Amino acid sequence: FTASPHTSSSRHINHHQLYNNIGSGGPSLEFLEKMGVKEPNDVARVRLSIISVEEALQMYKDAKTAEERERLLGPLREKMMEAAMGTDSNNGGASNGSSAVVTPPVAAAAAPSVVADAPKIEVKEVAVPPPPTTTVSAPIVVQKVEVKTDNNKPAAPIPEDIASLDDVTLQLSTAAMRLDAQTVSTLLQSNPGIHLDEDTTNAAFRAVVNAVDRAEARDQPIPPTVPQMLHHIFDADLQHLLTREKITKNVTCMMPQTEGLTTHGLNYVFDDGEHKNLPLEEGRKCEDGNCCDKCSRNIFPTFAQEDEINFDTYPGLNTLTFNELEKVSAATIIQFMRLIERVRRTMAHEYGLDLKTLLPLQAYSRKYVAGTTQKGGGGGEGDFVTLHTDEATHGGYHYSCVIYLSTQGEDFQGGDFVFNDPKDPDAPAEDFRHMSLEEQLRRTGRKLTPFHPTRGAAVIFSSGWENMHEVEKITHGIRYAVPAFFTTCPVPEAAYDQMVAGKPKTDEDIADDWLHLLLAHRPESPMEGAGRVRELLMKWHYMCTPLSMH
Ligand SMILES: O=C(O)CCC(=O)C(=O)O
Ligand SMILES: [Fe+2]
Repeated sequence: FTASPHTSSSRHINHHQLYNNIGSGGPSLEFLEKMGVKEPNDVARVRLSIISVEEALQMYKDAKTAEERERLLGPLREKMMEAAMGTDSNNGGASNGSSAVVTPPVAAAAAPSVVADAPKIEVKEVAVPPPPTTTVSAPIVVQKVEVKTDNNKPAAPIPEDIASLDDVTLQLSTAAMRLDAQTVSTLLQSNPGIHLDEDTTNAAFRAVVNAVDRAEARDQPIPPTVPQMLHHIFDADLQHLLTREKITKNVTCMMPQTEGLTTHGLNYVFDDGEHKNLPLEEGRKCEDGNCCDKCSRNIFPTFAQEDEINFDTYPGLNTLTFNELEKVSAATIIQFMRLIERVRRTMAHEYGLDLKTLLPLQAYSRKYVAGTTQKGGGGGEGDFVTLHTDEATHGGYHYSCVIYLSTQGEDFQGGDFVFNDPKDPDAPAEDFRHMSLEEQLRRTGRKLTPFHPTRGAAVIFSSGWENMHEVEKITHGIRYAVPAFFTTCPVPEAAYDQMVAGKPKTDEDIADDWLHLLLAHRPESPMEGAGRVRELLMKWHYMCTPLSMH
């Protein structure tokens, strides 16, 4: 980007790799014929790539019943995706006849260094609506459509072939699959309440990443459509999460006894062994914050889908810290933001908080390695985390989350996340005698509730003394997790006044914050980095929501 001359090309990820999990497999026509399938039905035909996107679209439009349309929608999307990715077997693959060499559209959108290396594919010219960045095909005929947007700006026209689809939902998914960010954004802005299913949301997300990569390749600012689309994606993400499994346990909020603090002094903060003996009383401490008086533990077995935390698609997701973003791809950074924003919205929903009152104070990827000792404080490697309370670690931590990027039993052994509570006096005694003395001390008088981490799962809980927890020793392998801590302490207004650019006032300002605080890839000193991260966290809500919510 203009503000940040690239000093390294390593951030430019190979977009073939980035998107290589997308597209459809499915049996070939020959295979079906061998299996005795003479006349594949319409759905199979669309899926099988034996027809062009146009034909598939026509078939969808011609469908007589809603059910038929419904059945055709999935394969049609795949087909469009193939076309957009340049993997459509009608376009690519071995062909004879007149052919043109084009760079696959997605790679063309990446930085020049990547384009130069990108493998060229032979493409037979067929009548297929061009994916957005292909250079050879006929231009899309543009039809002027009057669309009102939120902020009364003239909306960009919608290409005719998409506008001709009678169903806005289909228009949207079509545009998203084609990575046509402009049309996606226009449709979203003009249909604010539209439901985005998971496939369309993910396609829209890829369109966002593509738009950011293109802006960078062209040294242009990030277009305001990028955050606008992200805001819709964040809304949709929460709606999708709310339909998935959640295991909740409500617990009584606890805080250190005011009396107890003097007898125990501040020792409990520093003496890990004493932590569980700290006298507590009911209620929330939440100093200077606006916590609610509900405390709980929530487990989301599928907080993120597998392909959202794929380290090939999002290189560096498992080692990301906001302080070192220079060499991290835009895809990874935005995906990380997306996950943390999903946590923030989930917490606001769970605890009935006004979204603007909840901000992240810390979020980073943490690596645990069997057989290592933690270096330094906080996020250094190590093979366990001692019993602690997040709010005792930092008074500003009011709500906590851990997203897991590794699976116990596959990627590592041991490493349970354990809630550690006083034992119920009526519970039967347990026999710990076969355990080490250390383990006996740990368990005596306590009730342990372990969670076995799996990729994509998350635990979300109030950060107070009701939720003391620890991470058991990782005995083998590497365990990646993303802890994130949120505060309800308001940011002093003066802090914004001191920023070079204060609170964003326009959609362009929001896009500029995304660029300068996250995506600029400029080299910076640790001091500069720390300042940027502070500003990022303070402006989080303003970046992740539309102006109407500020
Ligand atoms: O990695 C985990 O499971 C928990 C980490 C944790 O408790 C923390 O970072 O405060
Ligand atoms: Fe913790």
